[in-house]
Amino acid sequence: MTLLVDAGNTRLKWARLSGGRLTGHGAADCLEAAWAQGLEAAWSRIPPPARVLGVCVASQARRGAVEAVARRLWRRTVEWIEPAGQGWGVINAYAEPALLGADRWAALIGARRCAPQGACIVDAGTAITVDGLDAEGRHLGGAIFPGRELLVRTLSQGTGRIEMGGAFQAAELPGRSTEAAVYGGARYGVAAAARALVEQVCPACPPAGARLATGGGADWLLPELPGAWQRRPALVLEGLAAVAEAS
Ligand SMILES: Nc1ncnc2c1ncn2[C@@H]1O[C@H](COP(=O)(O)OP(=O)(O)O)[C@@H](O)[C@H]1O
Ligand SMILES: CC(C)(COP(=O)(O)O)[C@@H](O)C(=O)NCCC(=O)O
Ligand SMILES: [K+]
Repeated sequence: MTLLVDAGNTRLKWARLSGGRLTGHGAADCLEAAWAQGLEAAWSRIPPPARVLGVCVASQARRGAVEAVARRLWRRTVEWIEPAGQGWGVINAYAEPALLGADRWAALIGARRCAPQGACIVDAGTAITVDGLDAEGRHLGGAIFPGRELLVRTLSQGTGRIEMGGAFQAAELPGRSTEAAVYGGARYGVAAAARALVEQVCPACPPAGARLATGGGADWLLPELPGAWQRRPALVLEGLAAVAEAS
């Protein structure tokens, strides 16, 4: 069994790969202080994997904490996948391929496998990313925009008079309090921005291409986007599964 890990900036997701199937999906909220202890407790209940394969776009400290858990529990080294110029049927659009987010790279590999006709991919995570992929596996490039929660944190940290804490709240506009104005602004602003990104990137994708949506924010974002989207909650892990099976 191979343990696949997607370490994002908000949550760490994992699943077990055996016999070509993904099972035992789990997630840890890395914004919580004791997330690493929680991860160790969750991972201590799964059978020891032969390999641990992952992508990480979070800090070096978080990457190190994941490595420490795998080492302590199973004496395993985590194999972190980094984007290359090309691989697993995908050609990276970046002039400096290593600078593409490793989670975006894995999602493109996952999309290549489930949508050989090409795809437009939305990942609604900490950031919202939109990427295009053509029928030859060429990555067409993409867009990056702050997600809802990140936008609220940014407003809170970058201003003197806005203090926001706690979970994101649904709010209507016009808002009659700072909280309502900020939550409503983030909700409608991010939705409008995501629509604009999709409208820019999708026309560059093959007309018959799939529209694939992933990320923890997909449930709220999808109804805001034009067109019919296929939910692939584990698209990054699907890409990692393709890598694991081929190496
Ligand atoms: N239980 C949860 N904990 C944290 N975020 C959640 C949860 N459920 C949904 N979300 C949403 O998912 C987003 C994180 O999605 P995810 O794809 O895991 O991001 P990342 O890969 O950047 O860590 C959050 O910004 C939030 O909108
Ligand atoms: C764009 C991202 C911040 C998305 O991260 P996430 O929301 O999944 O935590 C991440 O893929 C990243 O740091 N990318 C590097 C920059 C780039 O892709 O060009
Ligand atoms: K992500």
